[in-house]
Amino acid sequence: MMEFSQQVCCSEVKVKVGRGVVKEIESLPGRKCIVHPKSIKPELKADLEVEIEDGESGKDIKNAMRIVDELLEAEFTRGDYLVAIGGGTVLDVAGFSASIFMRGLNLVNVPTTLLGMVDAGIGGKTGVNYGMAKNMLGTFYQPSLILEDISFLDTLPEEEIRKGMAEVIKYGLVLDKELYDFLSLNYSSILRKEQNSLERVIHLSALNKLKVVAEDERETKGIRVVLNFGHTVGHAIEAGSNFQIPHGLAISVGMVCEAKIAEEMGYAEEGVVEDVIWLLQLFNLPISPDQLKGLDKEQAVKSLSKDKKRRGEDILMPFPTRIGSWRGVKIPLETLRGFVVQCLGDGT
Ligand SMILES: NC(=O)c1ccc[n+]([C@@H]2O[C@H](COP(=O)([O-])OP(=O)(O)OC[C@H]3O[C@@H](n4cnc5c(N)ncnc54)[C@H](O)[C@@H]3O)[C@@H](O)[C@H]2O)c1
Ligand SMILES: O=C(O)C(=O)C[C@@H](O)[C@H](O)[C@H](O)COP(=O)(O)O
Ligand SMILES: [Zn+2]
Repeated sequence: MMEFSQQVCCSEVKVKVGRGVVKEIESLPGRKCIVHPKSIKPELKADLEVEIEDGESGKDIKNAMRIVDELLEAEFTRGDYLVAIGGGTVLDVAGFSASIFMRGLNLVNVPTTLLGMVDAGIGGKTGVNYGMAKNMLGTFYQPSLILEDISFLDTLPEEEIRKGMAEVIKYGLVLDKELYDFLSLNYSSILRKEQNSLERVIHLSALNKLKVVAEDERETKGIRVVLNFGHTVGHAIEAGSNFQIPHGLAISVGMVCEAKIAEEMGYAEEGVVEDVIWLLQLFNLPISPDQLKGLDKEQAVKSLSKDKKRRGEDILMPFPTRIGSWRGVKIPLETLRGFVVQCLGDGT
């Protein structure tokens, strides 16, 4: 078992990685409400259990309010715990409920997908989709404990491992060249779910993400935006498919598009796009919108203006400069639109 912690503003975030760490829930003080999807039945004692729909359609304000209602009904207090167990969608909606109930009760995240373990469970962004846009309602609210229990991955299909790897590749491309190299050399053992490789991937991802979050928890200093690389186009792709295209696949294509824009605008060194494509392909991830089913490109382009990095007519884009490095560039939304039309229209 591996254990580390990070101070984020006013709270300490503890992370435990290993097989069986989910058992730690039993020693939490206070009452516990476990929120989980139907497919994951935790064999853990709890004072309250709330089963919610997972997937993108579960990231809905009605589900968030249902959790709140159950907490109210069971007379939970701020000293009690909400334990969110599930993939990224469950963690996002349950975290949102935890943050608004009495202005916040203790939150413990137990991700059960790789994407949840490397990204969604960490960093305190919570939210639900609203108005045909991703994560439109949400809060920044840190879990006090993140239990990364590798044993959940035993049942996770390879397809879901690959989606999670898209976020890991993101860290390698813009933050961590050593991680990029590690992924290039170890892709087959990762996809075979070898425990040491998975633990390394989860550990390095958590360290990379928490370091950024500690510097700019609320995305106000132009630092946390780096975690959004690939997401301007990725979220547009998700919206343009009525949220049928999964997040990991959408941001995979999004990273290729945004790297191309960075290269065309002269911010990225020549060759970066090939390096992005090469690593994504090793993990059998899509690199072109033509590999995604059910995308309405016009709808996708229309939704670009809902990106949370937009300020007035400009949008702050985190662009890769070379592998492992990045810079923030403010570009007019109109310019971005032109590039995205080209990228979604032409494939790669
Ligand atoms: N808050 C953040 O910082 C953050 C970061 C990245 C992504 N996200 C969000 O996370 C969501 C994507 O998360 P996701 O990819 O985990 O999707 P998900 O929650 O829909 O889970 C994917 C699938 O895996 C299944 N599943 C979950 N655990 C399983 C297990 N142990 N074994 C077998 N099947 C299992 C689920 O039932 C679902 O079908 C998106 O909504 C994205 O916006 C949030
Ligand atoms: O933690 C962050 O910051 C991220 O941007 C991580 C992303 O991978 C994640 O998909 C996040 O939910 C996107 O947030 P949004 O602010 O663009 O809605
Ligand atoms: Zn993401």
